[in-house]
Amino acid sequence: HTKYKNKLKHYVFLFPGRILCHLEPCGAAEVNQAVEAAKKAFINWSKLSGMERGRVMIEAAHLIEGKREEIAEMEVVNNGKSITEARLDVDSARLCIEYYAGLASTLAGQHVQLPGGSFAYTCREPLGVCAGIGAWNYPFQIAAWKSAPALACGNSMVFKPSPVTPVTAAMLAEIYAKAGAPEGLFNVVQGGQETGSLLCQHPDVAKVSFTGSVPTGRKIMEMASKGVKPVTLELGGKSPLLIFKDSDLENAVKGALMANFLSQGQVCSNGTRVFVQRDIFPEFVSEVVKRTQAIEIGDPLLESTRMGALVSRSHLHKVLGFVEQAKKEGATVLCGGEPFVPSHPKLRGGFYMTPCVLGDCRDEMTCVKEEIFGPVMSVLSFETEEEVLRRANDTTMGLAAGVFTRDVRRAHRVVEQLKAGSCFINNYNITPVEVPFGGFKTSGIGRENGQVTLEYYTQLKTVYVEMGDVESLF
Ligand SMILES: NC(=O)c1ccc[n+]([C@@H]2O[C@H](COP(=O)([O-])OP(=O)(O)OC[C@H]3O[C@@H](n4cnc5c(N)ncnc54)[C@H](O)[C@@H]3O)[C@@H](O)[C@H]2O)c1
Ligand SMILES: C[N+](C)(C)CCCC=O
Repeated sequence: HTKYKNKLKHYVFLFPGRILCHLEPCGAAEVNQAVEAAKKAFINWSKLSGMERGRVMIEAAHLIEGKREEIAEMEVVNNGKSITEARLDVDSARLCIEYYAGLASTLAGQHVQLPGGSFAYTCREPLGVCAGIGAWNYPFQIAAWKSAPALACGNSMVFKPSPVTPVTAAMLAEIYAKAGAPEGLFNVVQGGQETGSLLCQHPDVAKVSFTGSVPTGRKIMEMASKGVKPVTLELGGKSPLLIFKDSDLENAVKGALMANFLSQGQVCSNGTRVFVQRDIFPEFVSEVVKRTQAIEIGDPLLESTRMGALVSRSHLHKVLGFVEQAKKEGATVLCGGEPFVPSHPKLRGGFYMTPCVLGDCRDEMTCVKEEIFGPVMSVLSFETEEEVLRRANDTTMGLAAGVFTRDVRRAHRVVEQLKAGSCFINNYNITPVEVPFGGFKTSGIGRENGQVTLEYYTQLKTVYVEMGDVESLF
């Protein structure tokens, strides 16, 4: 704690209910300083070959591997999630850096033959200083998912983590520096919305990649539009999971739990509207409730713990408020939805709750319409494929969607009609770094991960080459 206290100064955050460190929000002077450092680093970094940039990134990935446990433990303290999940987040961050290290040398353009021996070629050039702004649910992973493609393409980055979870992005900065990245290539500024706004509006920031809520995403886009800057927006969701009667029930139940309870339910892509075909509804619900009640809650640093603490007191109250609202609107709490006080005295101030399954839900209820961002699953029954597709798509958001069925033709037919950017067949919340991730509708613009993201961190230059004489009309 002392180490980070000295480094990061005065911003306050809590775990479990205690102050961990104080950090000072960065103002205009610090943001300018970070952007200036990134501008300097960009000059040489952008001139390196992809292979050379890839080498530094591979070294960063090795360092992450060596510090896996240290980073994961710090992420637990930072965020409250279980150590088991934090390790997987660190692995995803490392794999992402490794993956883009490999892709760095594949950046290439096209050669276009034209009449008279003339030709044109295209090349992908980096954008410059990119700003990354992160949410608090996957702090280390988000910093890696943004920085890896940005750096691979020859950009530099100023990253602002959420003020609620400021620590592990700073660890990533230390790792890049140790791996041989030039000074200022990846900078971390601390603070909340004011610091974020300063970054978005900075004239020397060429692009903003944002992960967070839909309302903040709108503001980010508005600010970026003033400078005509491209944005990547990874926003919220209220995703549907469709379970047909011919599903493998065991897998469908496991899928529903994976779709709702990772990271204490604080996952953008969560499939929180679980539509179950009427014939298997009672059996499915009884199994889901039984397994939800068996989820071990408590000290997130223990190996046996499967659910840690929510991120803050105010967020816990917000999530419990959604459960209360659901009850008022006629939903039945089938399990959970209560504050949870672990037996160990050191955890008493933590922000724990029991994971919740809501029954008797209707499509118009708040719990079915709004993103709760906590461990609350709403189960709904349906009769026909046509009906469930209409209801599943009846949302302004479109981040993810899932379908469980043994009928391969139904699976593809259904997915084809789902209005969501990231779809899963017979699983849920699986996000390999090789695969693009992102949303339709208000859930966002652009993608993270996969080859396509190279396009979001570069701009295309076209060069026409005349091999004859100029034929002037004048
Ligand atoms: N699609 C995805 O990949 C993805 C991933 C994780 C989280 N999320 C979404 O994030 C939300 C939860 O995260 P959150 O509460 O941290 O979101 P948030 O929108 O409140 O904040 C996100 C980040 O934006 C910063 N910010 C806030 N106002 C700003 C402003 N006016 N200008 C610039 N920066 C500003 C915050 O300090 C924070 O760093 C959920 O809606 C969740 O679905 C989406
Ligand atoms: C790795 N998960 C669990 C799919 C999370 C992706 C990032 C969204 O919050």
